[in-house]
Amino acid sequence: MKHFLEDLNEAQKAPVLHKDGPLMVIAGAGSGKTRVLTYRIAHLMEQGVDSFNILALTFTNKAAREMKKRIADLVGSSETKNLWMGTFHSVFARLLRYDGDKLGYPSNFTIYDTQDSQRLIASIIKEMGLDKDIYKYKQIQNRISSYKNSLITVKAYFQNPELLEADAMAKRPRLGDIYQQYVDRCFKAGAMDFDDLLLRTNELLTRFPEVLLKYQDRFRYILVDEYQDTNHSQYLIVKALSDRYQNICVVGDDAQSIYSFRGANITNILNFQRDYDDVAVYRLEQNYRSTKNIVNAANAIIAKNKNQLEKVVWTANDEGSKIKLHRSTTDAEEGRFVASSIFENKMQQQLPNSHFAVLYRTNSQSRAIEDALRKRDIPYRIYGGLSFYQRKEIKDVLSYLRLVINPKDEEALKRVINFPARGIGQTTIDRLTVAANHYNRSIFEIIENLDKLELKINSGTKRKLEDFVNMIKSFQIMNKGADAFTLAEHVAKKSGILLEFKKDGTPEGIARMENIEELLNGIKDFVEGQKELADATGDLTEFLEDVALATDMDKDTTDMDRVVLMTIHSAKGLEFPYVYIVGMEEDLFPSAMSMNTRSELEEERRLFYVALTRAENQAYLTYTQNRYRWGKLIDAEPSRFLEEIDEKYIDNLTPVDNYRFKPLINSDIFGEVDKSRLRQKKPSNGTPPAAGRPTQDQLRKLRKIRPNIGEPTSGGPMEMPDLSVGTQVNHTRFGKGKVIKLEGAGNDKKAEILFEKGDVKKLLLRFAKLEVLS
Ligand SMILES: Nc1ncnc2c1ncn2[C@@H]1O[C@H](COP(=O)(O)OP(=O)(O)OP(=O)(O)O)[C@@H](O)[C@H]1O
Ligand SMILES: [Mg+2]
Repeated sequence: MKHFLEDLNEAQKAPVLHKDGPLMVIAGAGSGKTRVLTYRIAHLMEQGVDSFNILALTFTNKAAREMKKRIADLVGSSETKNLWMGTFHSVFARLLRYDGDKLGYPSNFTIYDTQDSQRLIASIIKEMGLDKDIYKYKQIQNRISSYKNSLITVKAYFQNPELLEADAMAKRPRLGDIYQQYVDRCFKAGAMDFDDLLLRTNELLTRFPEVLLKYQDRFRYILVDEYQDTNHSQYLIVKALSDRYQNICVVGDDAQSIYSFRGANITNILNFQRDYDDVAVYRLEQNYRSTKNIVNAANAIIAKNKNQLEKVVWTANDEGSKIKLHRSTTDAEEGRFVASSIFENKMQQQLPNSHFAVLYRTNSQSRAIEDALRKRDIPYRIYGGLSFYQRKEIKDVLSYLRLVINPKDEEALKRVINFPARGIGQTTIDRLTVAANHYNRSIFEIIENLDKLELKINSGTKRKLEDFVNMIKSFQIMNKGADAFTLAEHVAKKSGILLEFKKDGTPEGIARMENIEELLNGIKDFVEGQKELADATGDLTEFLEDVALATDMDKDTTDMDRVVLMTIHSAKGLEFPYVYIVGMEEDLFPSAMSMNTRSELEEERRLFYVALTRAENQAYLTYTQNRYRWGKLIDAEPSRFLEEIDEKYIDNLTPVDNYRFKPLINSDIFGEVDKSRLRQKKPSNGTPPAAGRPTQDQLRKLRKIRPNIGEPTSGGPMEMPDLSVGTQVNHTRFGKGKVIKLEGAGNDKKAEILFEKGDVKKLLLRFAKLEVLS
């Protein structure tokens, strides 16, 4: 049998065989960085390093699981159980369960998700009597999160004149007080938010040298994938832990740094050589993932960025077909194109669904794609958006479970104290909150001691509160003997939640019940799975932690053959034979929010590089001329990124006679990106369309300069039907109907139509496929 090192090329072998001391692998997409990391761990173990001494930090927990499996295959042992592997958050949550008590946290601390944090902040803003239009809870949560990731504690905040002034200027002088309250309340509730998992780890390692020493000694070998996207807090943890043995291996690609909006700091990778002594730097150049066409096009795109490390990427793979470019008129049509293209490729090549991925810039773009896939009966799985565990009914059940583990958990308690309704009103809850703040106790403790306190709560309500507390306590007793599944099933029934949705009887209620069933199945699965692990018991604490830290990627179940829909951000590190990148339009991709500075635009370009390099065999780029955004149909122009790809890599699927692929702007001429200039730029052929009839494209561009210019109706995508109120029409998809209202004029003319099937739709006549019947 050949040795596993033979699976690697020479350049990859070097970092795998590298002895002790810091090393860094910098290389482009698909060159085997993750593979090197995996094989290095296998090699270390083969050399006799105790798996107990290895820590690997990955982008998703799923990636960690797959890596573990691969390593077990390579070294043929069950030793991988002792490897600490996972995302920063899950690894350090685990560490804090062991040692967080030194900071005053219980070992069963709750993990607040973003929704919990936001609810708590909203509640604090209300309690402080602040204007919620100025103090927007989501924004405030964002700010607090970024402070924490930069290790700016409340104290540091109040000592920083610049921050104080900035928030005062933004008319939010009380931000620091909210921050203070928020931190206190989380602490009192025995809860950590996501950012705390890193912040508190840092605090622990800084304040308690003996703890630091313990973990330095344990994690003698530390490996980090996707190092380019670590934030300051993560950087410091890695730095501290690796300081003693300096056996730190990081792999990454500066060209794929795409999380700066969440505080990721590209300088961490750029400065690695400065931070450690005698860093060995390895480069990989051969891409094993994609065709020549894709590799070359991606190289050309990223070359437009000024700020980057020099890199070579080539491939010995086939030339492959060109990147296919498709233009449509509306986003719905874009969706239909993607669905039928997937369908055709599947049929022609006999491929499973899972070979196809649709990537987009923002979650809201998925809807049109989903609609089209459903119509074609193509199964898909969507990542992102509201995750399963954030659905109302699921969070309700989970909140009961959280209370069982940690009755101080304020957010969980507020969620379910009166759900299902048991006659405990908001006023009562407000009073309890005030009392809890006053006595510096949790609401649960206040209820336990109602008799001793003089609160304005009548005896009927008091009894209800006590019943609630007693119910939770009965669950706690049960939890001592039962596994997570048995308990969760009992809780779903006894709390009345299942009955509540059953009584509801609407399709929604039924769907919610089914979701709860799904949750229970998931818990059962989890319990079975955990039983196989040496150091796990399958109890409730473990399950809740798993849920709180599950990234979208982690929720794959066995039923895998589905087309994958996700944002480009979450596609990092993955690969698919066919990739569709949709919505290649200005203001969408690059995003309108990220075009103010060169560095923002460069990050968007890196995102495009990440997207394209996910494709193994075939990439599609699609864009539309009109798109619904913020409830309005807007004109869209092709993304500047399209013109940055040399035409020789592109196969334009849109018929040539109505499409001229001309650059709107020439980014070489534009040193700095200036949106106002982009908007006013004349069509690139320079001459106004005086001679002959202007093309659609020219007209669209001109309209942007002089919004009032008319457009000949005959040139539009579709003849506009002549309608008045009462006209009977037939629509290709919705069937027969009657016009009930008309509005707008010219290109914006819309008709509201009542269809025989019962629904009313507002259609833009320029595009509506209508046949006039009477
Ligand atoms: N030496 C090799 N022989 C065969 N296949 C390889 C080799 N090296 C890498 N591969 C394959 O190439 C693909 C890309 O590898 P990998 O995911 O490790 O790259 P990466 O550098 O981590 O990419 P990304 O930057 O996108 O994270 C994988 O399918 C991997 O199995
Ligand atoms: Mg990788």
